[in-house]
Formats: sequence, C-alpha cells, structure tokens
Amino acid sequence: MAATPLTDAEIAQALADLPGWTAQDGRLAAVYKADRAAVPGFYAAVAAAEDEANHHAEITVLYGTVGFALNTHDAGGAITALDTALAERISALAVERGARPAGK
Ligand SMILES: C[C@H](O)[C@H](O)[C@H]1CNC2=NC(N)=NC(=O)C2=N1
Repeated sequence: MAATPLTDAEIAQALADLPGWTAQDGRLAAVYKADRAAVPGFYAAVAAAEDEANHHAEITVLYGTVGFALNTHDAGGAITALDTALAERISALAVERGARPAGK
C-alpha cells in the first residue's frame, strides 16, 4: 500500500467509518475505555496487527483507557492509507475485546 498523504476529504471519508476516531494535530487519534483486565489482551492483539501491517501506532495506556495516535513516518508524518487501514483494524479489535470509544 502506497504511503501517499491523504487529502482532508479522504481523511474525513475514512473517519466516517471509524467511530471514536478524529484527526488531531495531524494524526488519527482515538481513546478507548476497557476493563483493566482486558487491556493487556487488547494491546497484544493490536501489537500483532501492527506487526502484520508493519505499521505502528503511538499507544498510551492509562489504567482503563488505551489511546492511539497514527501517522506515517515514511511520509513525513502525514496521514496515509496505512494509518486508516490500521485504525480500522484497531476499531474492529476494540469491539472484539470489549473496548469502547471513551467519548461514548
Ligand atoms: C523499517 C520499517 O518498515 C518502517 O520504519 C515502518 C515501521 N512502522 C511504521 N509505523 C508508522 N506509523 N509509520 C511508518 O512510516 C512506519 N514505517
């Protein structure tokens, strides 16, 4: 998949299908709430998806919340399809693992 910067319209289109995700400071960002006991498994599942995609998020764990920030370093920090694809994977894994967008 090419690391080509997405346009604002393409980013908005991707966000429409990513509940709880926003574009913040040039990165795709989301914060999920999860039961403390579910956090390690959620992280492990995301880490496996990252390694499969060879694309990695900045992940912040604070007790029962897991935050993600995504941009593409190889594209000068722009948001690319690599980021939206991984965000989609994280969003699906969150549902599987009982994590829900913190804003909800
Ligand atoms: C060498 C390795 O393939 C690259 O550094 C990959 C790894 N993971 C990555 N993750 C992110 N977020 N952006 C990248 O450009 C990137 N590049």
